[in-house]
Amino acid sequence: MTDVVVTTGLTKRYGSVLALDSLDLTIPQGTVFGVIGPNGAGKTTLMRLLVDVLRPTSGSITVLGMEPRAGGKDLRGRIGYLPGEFHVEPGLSGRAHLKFWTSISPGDRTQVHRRAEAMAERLDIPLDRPARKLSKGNKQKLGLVQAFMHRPELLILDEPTSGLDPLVQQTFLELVSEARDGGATVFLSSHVLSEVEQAADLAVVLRSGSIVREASIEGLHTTAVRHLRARLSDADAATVDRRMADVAAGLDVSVEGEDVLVSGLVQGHADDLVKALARFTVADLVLAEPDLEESVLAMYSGKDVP
Ligand SMILES: Nc1ncnc2c1ncn2[C@@H]1O[C@H](COP(=O)(O)OP(=O)(O)OP(=O)(O)O)[C@@H](O)[C@H]1O
Repeated sequence: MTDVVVTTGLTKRYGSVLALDSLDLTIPQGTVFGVIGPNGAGKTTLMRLLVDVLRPTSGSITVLGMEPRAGGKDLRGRIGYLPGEFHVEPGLSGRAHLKFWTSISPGDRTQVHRRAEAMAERLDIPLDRPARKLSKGNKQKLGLVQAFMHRPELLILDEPTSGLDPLVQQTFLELVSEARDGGATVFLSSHVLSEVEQAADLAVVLRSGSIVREASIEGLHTTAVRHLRARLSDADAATVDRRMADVAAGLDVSVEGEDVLVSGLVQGHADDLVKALARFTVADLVLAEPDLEESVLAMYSGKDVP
């Protein structure tokens, strides 16, 4: 499988602000690749560098086998880019926007235009209103049409579902799947974890310009945290405390009536934990589904989950 995006030691400074810190990133062809990160993590900067809106301070970038600064119009035509702040011309209608984007599209323009109109209908965009009268969501939908309409090989989508209602978000997920099924690679950013979780095959977590985690969505689940709550009978708290400390740090052990309660957050596979608990009589056990949100929040903040 070829890689559609490769960055090596990619660094971007804005004066004294280090927005990206020597980033090594590889996006394989045909994947939906998500970047998750809090505000200011460097997601927008990364995307702008890939489409040559910004130039790196140091390091290298290859997009579809070319350097963005050398790729010019040809490379731009192979990419669909939805910027975080999508600009529309206030006085132009949606229909006029579609016409204009078609006129600068590569490929068969009749087909591109037909696809754009079909997408606008599917997304229910009022095409005859001037853009200044469109809601934020409808402007964002126009942005999606603009990114997808020429069937690019690579889609770079910065916070694509911002302002979209849940129904349209669902349509967006379908569009992403269809693009991938057609062979495209999709790179999307979000600070909403569930969105990346639903759309992406692979994801990186970005914090302060560095990748703190790179994994398949499934992999993120494996290392995600779970809430443990166990009630042990015929046990003595000091022994439980000692035994549990071998398998998970930071658990809370307390006495309630005749029983010992063990509770707290645990990370990773459950096997060691369950075997440690099984040394006692387990009256009750709750090991809640991995909570990816909490896991990723811990990564954002730089705190380790016990
Ligand atoms: N033009 C600029 N001049 C100075 N600093 C900037 C500029 N653009 C971004 N930054 C800084 O670079 C860092 C990364 O910003 P960036 O917009 O890439 O993050 P982000 O992950 O996209 O955040 P958000 O989710 O808020 O859009 C932040 O500290 C930001 O303040």
